[in-house]
Amino acid sequence: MSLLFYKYQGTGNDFVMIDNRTLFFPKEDVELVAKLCDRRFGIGADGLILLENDPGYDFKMVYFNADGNQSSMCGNGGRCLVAFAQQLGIITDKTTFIATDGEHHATIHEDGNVSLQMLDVSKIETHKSHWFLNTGSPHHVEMVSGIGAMNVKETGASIRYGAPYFKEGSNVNFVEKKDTSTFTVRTYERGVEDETYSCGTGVTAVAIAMNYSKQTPSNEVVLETPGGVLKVRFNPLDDRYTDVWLTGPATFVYKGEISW
Ligand SMILES: N[C@H](CCC[C@H](N)C(=O)O)C(=O)O
Repeated sequence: MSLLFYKYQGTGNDFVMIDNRTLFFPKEDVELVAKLCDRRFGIGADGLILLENDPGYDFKMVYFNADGNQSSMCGNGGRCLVAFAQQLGIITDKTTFIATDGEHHATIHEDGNVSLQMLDVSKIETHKSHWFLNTGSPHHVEMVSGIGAMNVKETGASIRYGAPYFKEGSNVNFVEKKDTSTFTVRTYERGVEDETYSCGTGVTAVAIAMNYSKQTPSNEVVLETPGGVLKVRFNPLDDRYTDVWLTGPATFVYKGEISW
């Protein structure tokens, strides 16, 4: 069997994108998805995304982590999928699509950046050393100092597999304040089981947690990640965060064919 794929990356979070409007792709084949995402035996990516038709939307997003399993919402992947849909001629510069966490609006700007509307957030857990919230995927957010010297894979894995997350797990975001509205973020991603260069739902969770805990008064937050800069803006209404938008680049890398 062979298939055509497109490789995209959003601030270094990279994805295999497949036009699955004919529903040819074997979604249950966990091993195949993991192989396609393998950085030595396959194409290599943090995740794989299928673009499918949906009667009520411009398209539907189906997301798989690099471990081959379908997973929760991917913010960077959602932004890349919008750019992919434009490349396929399905949309122009605005769209509404459906994903596992519901409906998303998005805009492609003149400069190529993509803004993706994320879930509203109303439940934010405050713990002694961290916050926990769900922005379409579950996120543990912890402030640290000396973020540059951290072993994110080791420290992140111990939190991700430890109490209270265990097998279900959580993504783990370490954050250090740079200035009033700028934070440095490094993320250990569930399902990739490694540090990724950025995480869209992760930086969204960080931005909201920093505002919620009064680390920033701003409702427009800049997140500096190893893969580049992302921006998150929101409207805090009482303790609910609405009108949440994640903005950043979504870059086409190459188109290829792979057989197995
Ligand atoms: N690994 C995440 C999904 C992808 C999230 C990340 N790539 C993003 O940009 O939001 C999870 O299983 O919860």
